[in-house]
Amino acid sequence: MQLHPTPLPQVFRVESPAHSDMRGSFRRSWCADSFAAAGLDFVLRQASLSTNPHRHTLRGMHWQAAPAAEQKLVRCVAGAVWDVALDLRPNSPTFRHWYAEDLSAENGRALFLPQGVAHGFLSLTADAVVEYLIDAPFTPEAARGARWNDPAFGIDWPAPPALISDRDRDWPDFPNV
Ligand SMILES: Cc1cn([C@H]2C[C@H](O)[C@@H](COP(=O)(O)OP(=O)(O)O[C@H]3O[C@H](C)C(=O)[C@H](O)[C@H]3O)O2)c(=O)[nH]c1=O
Repeated sequence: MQLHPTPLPQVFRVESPAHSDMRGSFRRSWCADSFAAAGLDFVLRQASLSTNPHRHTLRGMHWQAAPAAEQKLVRCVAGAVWDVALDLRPNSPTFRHWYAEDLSAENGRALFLPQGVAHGFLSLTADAVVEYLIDAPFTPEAARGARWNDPAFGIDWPAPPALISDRDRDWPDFPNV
């Protein structure tokens, strides 16, 4: 696996080549050695799948508050999503900046998000499935969110959501600190 820096410190685009033959393909989806070589301390605690039957489903922007903060490796294992990392680390030089990548089953690309970086995605196809590898147990009371169209961030989504939860639609404006 190759970890490539992005404009957001410690957010990495993760590429893993597919080995294809007439049967199909084989592609690494996790490699402790690659992450250790990049200086990342990432110990898997939970893995989850998010299924999204409808195109233009939007989930996010979500993060877990300390001490339940998460690092997560996100990949699309069916269909395609427009995946967004949003830097909410107050001391980061890119505080409130966002970065997006097209993740798809076809390109096998993943995004690594450190603690303090919110995550969200817009599905670009029907039946998009997103896989999460996360280094913390799920703590419901630590769940936090910000609105996808909050002017504090100016996330340039490829399309508005056709489907979004009430909770995600109604997150308050991000504090103007
Ligand atoms: C996140 C999570 C949820 N759940 C349960 C709680 C609810 O009963 C149900 C759906 O949860 P929620 O509506 O929070 O799911 P999403 O809106 O897809 O949330 C996720 O989507 C954004 C984009 C993320 O990056 C996070 O991983 C996560 O916040 O699954 C669990 O049991 N474990 C979990 O780790």
